[in-house]
Amino acid sequence: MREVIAKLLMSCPIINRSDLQSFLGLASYYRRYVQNFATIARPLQCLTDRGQTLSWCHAGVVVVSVQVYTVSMDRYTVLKVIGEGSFGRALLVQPKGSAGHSVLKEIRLPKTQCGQESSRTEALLLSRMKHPNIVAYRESFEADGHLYIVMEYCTGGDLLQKMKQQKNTLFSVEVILRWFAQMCLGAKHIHDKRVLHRDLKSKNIFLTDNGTVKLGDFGSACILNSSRAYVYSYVGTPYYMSPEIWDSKPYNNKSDVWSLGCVLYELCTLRHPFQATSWKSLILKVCRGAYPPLPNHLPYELHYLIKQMFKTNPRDRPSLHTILTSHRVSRLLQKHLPAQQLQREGPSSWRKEEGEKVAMFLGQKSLVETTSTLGGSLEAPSSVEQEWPRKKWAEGPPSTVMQVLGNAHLISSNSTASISGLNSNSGEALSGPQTGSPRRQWDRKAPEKLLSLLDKAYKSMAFKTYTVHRAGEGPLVGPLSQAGKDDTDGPREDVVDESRLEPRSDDEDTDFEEECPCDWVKN
Ligand SMILES: Nc1ncnc2c1ncn2[C@@H]1O[C@H](COP(=O)(O)OP(=O)(O)OP(=O)(O)O)[C@@H](O)[C@H]1O
Repeated sequence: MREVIAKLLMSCPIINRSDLQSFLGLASYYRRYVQNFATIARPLQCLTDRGQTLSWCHAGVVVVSVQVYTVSMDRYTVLKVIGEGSFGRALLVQPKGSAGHSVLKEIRLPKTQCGQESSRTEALLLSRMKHPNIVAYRESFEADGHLYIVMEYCTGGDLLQKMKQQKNTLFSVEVILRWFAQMCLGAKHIHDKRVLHRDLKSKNIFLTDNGTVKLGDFGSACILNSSRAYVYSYVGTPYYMSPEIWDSKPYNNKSDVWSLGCVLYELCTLRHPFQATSWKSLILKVCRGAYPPLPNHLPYELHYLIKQMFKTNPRDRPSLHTILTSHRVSRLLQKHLPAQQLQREGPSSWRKEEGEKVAMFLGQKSLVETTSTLGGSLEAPSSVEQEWPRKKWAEGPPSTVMQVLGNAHLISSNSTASISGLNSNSGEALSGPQTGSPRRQWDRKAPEKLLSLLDKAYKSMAFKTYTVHRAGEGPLVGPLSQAGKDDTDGPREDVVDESRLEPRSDDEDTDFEEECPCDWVKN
């Protein structure tokens, strides 16, 4: 009989919480036949990868071993509320009987199963990210209709706060490079796991007391092979959104690169790269990649990098892998990485051939790691090309939003750019203007596509993730703006020698990237 029970228990696949509950029910029922059955002290809350091990033994041999974690809020002392987001609250807590502090995110679970699953994704993804430059996951549990995610507390606060504290004193180049290098490492780790963060911004990047930079807030992140994530989801913060998102095109790791470009620009200038007097103007600027130049004192490599990160065609943007290993800025970045991370990421004396070798090595290693550490839907396919063929981007500037904007009288601004209009009956975009043709009369109907995009953005403004402050008809200003002081439309007078930014073709990065297994596109 014991053998039968042991076999029965062993054959139970434990995939999720309800499987575990069935398993435990079964095990409890047959417990008299099984030795050393450890009873569960508290109601089962959640399974995690750290926790109490329950073992079922037979003839002194462990037959079945499962890890069960039983946690609840009473394991923590709440010290204070750090902030409130759209999801719920972030609390500073102290685990009882321990000296350290943690952040506990309390997320209201939606009523629908689908909504709940999507809330749980944040915990799941964070738990899979183990990297010095990503906020460390501790555990998660559910109680009273809430999901609780416990994570590392970053005592230095977020980068946005840090930038505000600077007043008008710019960060030194050293600091910018040190922080940015770490951001790239963290984001590259995320991409290697085939996950997109989708809400990289200075408010979601944290500092520890020893100056380590950590990416956090995976509330908008998605797994690349989740089919629904790409077609209809427009997430992020408008100031950091890439042209392809505004242009309703599929987006990928390069959209995160754009957002990181915005953060880098902010670090360099303490200003947002794209500011405008209206939605229309903001989107046009983003879609044209038009930003005020960086201050002259910054190294040429940073000018060049920003220019590349703000390429409107994602194909032309370097991947994080490229930025870290074979871009012109790589050597500077590597010089500013902490010693132990430098060892992990590659040699400090950079040469193109070495960069390529390192890139290949890192790429292969990433795939191995991904395959071996992740299970289920996070598992990477053995061949990237086979599973997700590279999507070809059309040449030229993004069109959809530009076309629709031509009709965007409702979202008026003093910008005169009009590229195309809408078919008054169908609402579909027409082809672009003919050269020399008289000024077109645009349909006065609202541009449905854009307005539906903006409608989402407006709704999302209720969410803190969409941090666009739009006071009446005033300019669109972000959290770094100072009332009345920002030049929202025109470039500043700082001029950098533009010719220096074009000495070599971008193909160098792009070609290199073709070989890189972490560059992928998904519809
Ligand atoms: N791990 C952390 N360490 C230190 N502070 C944190 C940490 N996580 C969040 N915070 C702080 O807690 C506050 C709430 O953050 P959270 O990301 O939970 O919501 P939010 O970003 O304000 O809102 P939303 O997610 O809706 O955009 C913010 O001020 C943030 O700086």
